[in-house]
Amino acid sequence: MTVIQEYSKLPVISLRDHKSVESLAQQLNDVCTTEGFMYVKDHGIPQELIDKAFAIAGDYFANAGPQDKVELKDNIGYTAMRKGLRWFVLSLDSTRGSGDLKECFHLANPDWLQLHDEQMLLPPILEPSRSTMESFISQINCVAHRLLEGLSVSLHLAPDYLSSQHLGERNRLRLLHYPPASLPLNTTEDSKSADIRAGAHTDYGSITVLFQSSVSGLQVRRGSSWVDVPPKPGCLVINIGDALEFWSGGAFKSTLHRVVMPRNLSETTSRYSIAYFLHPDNESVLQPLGGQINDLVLDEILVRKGMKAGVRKIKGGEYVQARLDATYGKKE
Ligand SMILES: O=C(O)CCC(=O)C(=O)O
Ligand SMILES: [Fe+2]
Repeated sequence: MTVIQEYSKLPVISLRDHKSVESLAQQLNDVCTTEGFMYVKDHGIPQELIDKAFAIAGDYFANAGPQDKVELKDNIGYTAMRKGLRWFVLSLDSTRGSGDLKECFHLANPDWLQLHDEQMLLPPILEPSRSTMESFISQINCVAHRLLEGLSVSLHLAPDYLSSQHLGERNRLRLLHYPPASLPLNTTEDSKSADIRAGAHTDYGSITVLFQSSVSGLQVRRGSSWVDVPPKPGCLVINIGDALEFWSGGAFKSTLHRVVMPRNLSETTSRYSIAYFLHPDNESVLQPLGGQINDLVLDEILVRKGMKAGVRKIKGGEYVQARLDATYGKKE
């Protein structure tokens, strides 16, 4: 039986404490080779901007009309809850996201689009919030690139190595809404762990930057336990994704996480979160870096993620697509 820890012992990294990239690299290395998940404080993104982004997301999910709830292009736009699939999918494989009790809206990365003289596509309801969302994403990019510098150095690479492979064409900002849910009638351990707002999964990209509003529910896997990661004032949650796990030769861990159903009255309201997925660029080349490559470890990771054993070099775009195909089934 799995044990649920009621408190979080996730490491907290301050971006202000580090006077040199080497000292940041050391701390990131300690966390990413073990937990793969951390809180980050003193990140420099103004709380006022974060609050505005949550207000925009709240307004979107409350008031979007049919013209706003559309898929625009390349996974940008609205994804509805798939109620009909829920029990079917859960009973098969809880690592598949399509049965989750959540709805999402994905935005592109304006920094990348500006480099190519393009504008972010938005539905009518989000158009008045364009400049706020653009500056929010740009600020997240700054934090993400600071972390990439530290991660590059911790892999004994030049500080800009990873940044130069993450100009951000595939990055997505995901606004998430988990609708209100009642407390389960049957609160046995089994039903609690099966009944999820977001099924256990790992993220596909390099790093994920997560903002949580006030409602808890996020948990990360540690051994055979689930550890709560409640919202912490002033902190972001950062985790390593599958692409960087592969790229680091398995040194950095892409850890399972999930969002559980309400366990107390305060968790029964809508839950909002915002995740920014930093993906390797399409043409970047993922080739296990760092110390010695352990073929057994790498193949075990690849197979566990639904990919072919033996892959040692793959383009960023192909990697992310292969993970999507392994999770949601290949599109014919
Ligand atoms: O909503 C959360 O706190 C986590 C969301 C998440 O893990 C994801 O969208 O990949
Ligand atoms: Fe995730």
